[in-house]
Amino acid sequence: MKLVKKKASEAIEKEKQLAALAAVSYIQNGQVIGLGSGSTANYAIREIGKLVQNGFQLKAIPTSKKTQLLAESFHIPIIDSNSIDHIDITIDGADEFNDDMVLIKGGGGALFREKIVASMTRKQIIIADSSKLVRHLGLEFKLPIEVIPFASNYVMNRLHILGGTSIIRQKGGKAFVTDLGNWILDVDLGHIRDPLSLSRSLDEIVGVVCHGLFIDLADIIIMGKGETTEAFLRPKS
Ligand SMILES: O=C(CO)[C@H](O)[C@H](O)COP(=O)(O)O
Repeated sequence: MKLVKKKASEAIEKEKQLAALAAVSYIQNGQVIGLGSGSTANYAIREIGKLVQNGFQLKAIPTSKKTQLLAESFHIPIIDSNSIDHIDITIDGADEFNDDMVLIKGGGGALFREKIVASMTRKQIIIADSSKLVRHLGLEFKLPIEVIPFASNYVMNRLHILGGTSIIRQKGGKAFVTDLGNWILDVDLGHIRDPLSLSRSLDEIVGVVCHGLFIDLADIIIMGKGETTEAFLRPKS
């Protein structure tokens, strides 16, 4: 049983690596790169570190403190997000995505900066293993919502009216605090059938800083599948 589990997790890691490698091949010398957060994005950051070592002149904007530390350990030059007008390519992970390329993000708690970086980005590449592709968004993975701590009870009540059951994410017996000093609610909303309408309702709640539904923000999703990768492209509008 243990051996089977180990093999399954090795296969997942392989898929993450393959997706990361494929995404990094889009990067060109001289570009500004957004660096995602999470274990899949970490594989990409390692590869970007190799590009820098091989002489690529890149500038990077990290989506979390953890990512910044990892990038610095690979000597990837970090710049201030306010020093540029756009990011050429961002490579980031996802917790779930569906056929319409709607994502749930925020499992690592970096969703707000991830959404800002994605919004500044011309080509957003999402990388994932094959377990992240789902038919029904929100059934397996609860929707992360970043909230101002002062408003958390109010927001939970408003989410209850929308049919959601919330828990405050914990770390070490206390509320998990994001890089920006906020809390995360993990919200069970059942199957998210209409992400756009839900997204609008969530954006209207005072105290919600950011929710983990990413709609129309992914240009390419590269999914590792076994020994190969599959790409999903956003239709041109
Ligand atoms: O949204 C995220 C962090 O806020 C991550 O991209 C997401 O949680 C995926 O992480 P992993 O690649 O470790 O599965």
